Amino acid sequence: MTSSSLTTARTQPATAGSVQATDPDLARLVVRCQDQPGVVATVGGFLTRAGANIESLQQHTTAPNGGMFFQRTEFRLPGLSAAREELEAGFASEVAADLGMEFTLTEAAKPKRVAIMVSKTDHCVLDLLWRNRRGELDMTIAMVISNHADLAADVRPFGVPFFHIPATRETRAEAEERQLDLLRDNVDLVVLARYMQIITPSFLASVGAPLINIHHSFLPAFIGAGPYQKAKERGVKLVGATAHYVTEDLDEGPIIEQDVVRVDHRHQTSDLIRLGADVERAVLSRAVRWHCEDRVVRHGNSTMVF
Ligand SMILES: Nc1nc2c(c(=O)[nH]1)N[C@@H](CN(C=O)c1ccc(C(=O)N[C@@H](CCC(=O)O)C(=O)O)cc1)CN2
Repeated sequence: MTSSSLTTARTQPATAGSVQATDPDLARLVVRCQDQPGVVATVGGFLTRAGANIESLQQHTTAPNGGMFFQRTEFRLPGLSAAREELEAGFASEVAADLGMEFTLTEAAKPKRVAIMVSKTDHCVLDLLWRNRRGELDMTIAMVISNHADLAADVRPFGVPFFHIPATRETRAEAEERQLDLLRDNVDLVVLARYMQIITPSFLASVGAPLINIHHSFLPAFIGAGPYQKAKERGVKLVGATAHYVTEDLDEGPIIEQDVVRVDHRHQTSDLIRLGADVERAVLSRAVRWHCEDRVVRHGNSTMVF
């Protein structure tokens, strides 16, 4: 495995203070292709000829010979918005076509539109709303959708629309249709902030955006409902949380971020829930922030966070 980074070496991606949502000239280019000599030079040369200045670059190759090459580049281009269409078309024809490359080009000044889905538990959704209001998260929260009415009075003071769409195992199909009416072609990301309903394959195929879930255990331990009870019964010494992309396979999607906290025999299940909640909030907000900054790249059933 080989990786390199031209920015300051750090154990985690950029800090919370690096939100750049207002910078109109900053762009992010994420590429993937078969590894081959000259990719870094070719991408860098194209950007330089376009008048861009590369400010940070991280790349990773999955294997020494014949692996996949991944790179995330942040660059500054004066007049980016006006030049964006021509830049993207030029990169596609002059670089991507020759290298068999897939790429995404995004503008830091255009924050992602995010919908949050929640059931009754409030700490994750309120944490995201609070961090977003403070400017810690580079995103626009377009709405909150819940299958219960409990949190309406907590969400609306943030100025975010709250939609109550009852959903149970029995009413899932109808509920998902109503959810999709709100979400389809309207958001860039859906966050399941302790949304306690299983999402159907049909919904995942129709929604047109990735979903991030916060699971309240250190996966792969304790998949499914009631992980803290299961943890207490198992006598664990750590409880944790996992943020992952949502797939048809329950709680088995690509992991974005995880963390843990120590516990012991003196803690009851209620203590595990209380201690775990702080971990859930921190893990979910990091995963959402990194996704919104185009730092998370999926490869198979895992991720790279640049
Ligand atoms: N397709 C997917 N759907 C969901 C995922 C996922 O990874 N893939 N993650 C879950 C979140 N979750 C744990 O983090 C979870 C939520 C709910 C259940 C569950 O068994 N729910 C029951 C209903 C329970 C109730 O009504 O109180 C059900 O949906 O039948 C398991 C895991 C979110 N969805």
